[in-house]
Amino acid sequence: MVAVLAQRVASLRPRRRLQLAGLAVLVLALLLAFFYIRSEAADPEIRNDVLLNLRELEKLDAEWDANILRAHIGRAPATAALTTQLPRMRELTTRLGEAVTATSGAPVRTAYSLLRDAMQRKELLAVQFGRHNPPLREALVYLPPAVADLKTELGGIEGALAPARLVVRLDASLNALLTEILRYNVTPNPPLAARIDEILGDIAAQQIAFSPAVVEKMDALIKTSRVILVKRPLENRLEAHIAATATGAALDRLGREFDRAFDTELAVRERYRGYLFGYSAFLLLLLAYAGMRLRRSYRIIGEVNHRLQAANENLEHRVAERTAELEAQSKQLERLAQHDSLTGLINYRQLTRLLERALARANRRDSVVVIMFIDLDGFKAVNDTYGHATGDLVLQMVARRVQEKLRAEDALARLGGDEFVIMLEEVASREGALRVAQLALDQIRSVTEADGNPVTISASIGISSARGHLGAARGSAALLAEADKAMYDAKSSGKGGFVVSPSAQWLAPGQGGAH
Ligand SMILES: Nc1nc2c(ncn2[C@@H]2O[C@H](COP(=O)(O)OP(=O)(O)OP(=O)(O)O)[C@@H](O)[C@H]2O)c(=O)[nH]1
Repeated sequence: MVAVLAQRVASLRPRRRLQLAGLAVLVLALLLAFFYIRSEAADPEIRNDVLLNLRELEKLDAEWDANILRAHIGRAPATAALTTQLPRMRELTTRLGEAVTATSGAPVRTAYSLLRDAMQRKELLAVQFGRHNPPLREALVYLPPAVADLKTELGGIEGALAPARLVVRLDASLNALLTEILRYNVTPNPPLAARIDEILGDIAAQQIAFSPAVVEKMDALIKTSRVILVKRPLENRLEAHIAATATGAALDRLGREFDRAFDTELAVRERYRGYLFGYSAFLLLLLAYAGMRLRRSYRIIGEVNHRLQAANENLEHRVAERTAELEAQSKQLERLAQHDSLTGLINYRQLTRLLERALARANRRDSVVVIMFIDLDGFKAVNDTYGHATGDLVLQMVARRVQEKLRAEDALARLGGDEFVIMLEEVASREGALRVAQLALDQIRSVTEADGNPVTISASIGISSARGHLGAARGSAALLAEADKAMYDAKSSGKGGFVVSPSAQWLAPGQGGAH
């Protein structure tokens, strides 16, 4: 799988491969950031805040309950005490709501909404409770002394204003009312309410027998008793409903769910810390692998470079060698092209080249160029008698001996076989040229022994010459042909001598220099 992937990647274009590598690095970095963020330690401050808020809310709720209870038993300093905790409780509930949004988990949200509903219900009920409680409290506070007061007044009027029978009856009714009202206040129930209602009816029926002042007090008593009759069960019901809102239980539940959510969050972060650790190890391995690959690549590149450098140096060396070889070969070829291989003298080609230049110079200087065509006499016999090698040796000796007698600027060429040519420049006179011809002849004749064998050779020499502009205009080929012809003339007139071509040109006597 990995190998197939690597092969695919390797087959991509370099630009595409670079893009892919960038994308891979981005994904790896994003994954690292994700694990890092998810593994970050949960802020303990949030947990502390939530717990402190919950504790304060519990405390305020308990105080609220205590205030309601105090109001119920008539010890509340004022009904305002029933709502003093509310602003702070609302604030704490809102803060808990914010903590809920920061904490994940449906159970926490459910517990929070239950608490909020309970709080709202309780608040509403507490307001209603606060409305009904004061009249009830006043009635309960008012009734016993009012009964006692009326009874005292009845004692004073006994036998005077009303018949004693009626006074006794009202007194008994008042006693019964107080007893039943006190019982009703503790346990309000319909039979007791019916009984009180009956007593009140009885008291009302007796009013006609008493003075208006007493009737007024009786009315007040009846009214107060009816307030108690109505408000007492109402307040009890409200109180029961307040208790049923169970804000304490809702707070407990929310506290538990918060704890659980925080613990779960901690466990999740702990798990991600593990992932982060593993992933970091994986990244390190990846990095080490990449480093290794890079090092290997560098090593290979270094080796390839080294080899290329060595190959380059070797190539340069070989090229230099080959160039030197070629130069040497070229020089050799040039030399071969210009020289005769047996004697080392220049050949016909080179001779004509030198002759052209010499004629050009003669043209400029109005000087004389002389050509002497030499053909050995009796050379064939040497070959035939002693063999080709001896003949070669004789040719070499002739070349060397004639060359010895010439100036550096003179030229001696071998045209092939036993034919030689001497070229002289700046020849002052015909006599000078003939002296050179004679010298050459002597030198050739001086070869009398080769390879221990006696030889007898001579030469026939044809001489031609060209002077200045006119001579140069005749050209090298004509000059050579004239000399050749003169040489044949020399041969035909008996060999061993020289003949000057009739077309030879010379300087006028007195114009001459060197030869
Ligand atoms: N050893 C040797 N012999 C050569 C060479 N080139 C030509 N020859 C021989 O030289 C001889 C030249 O012949 P000829 O010029 O007729 O000989 P010759 O005896 O001088 O006769 P004439 O010129 O008529 O006086 C021939 O036998 C050729 O084979 C060479 O390079 N080396």
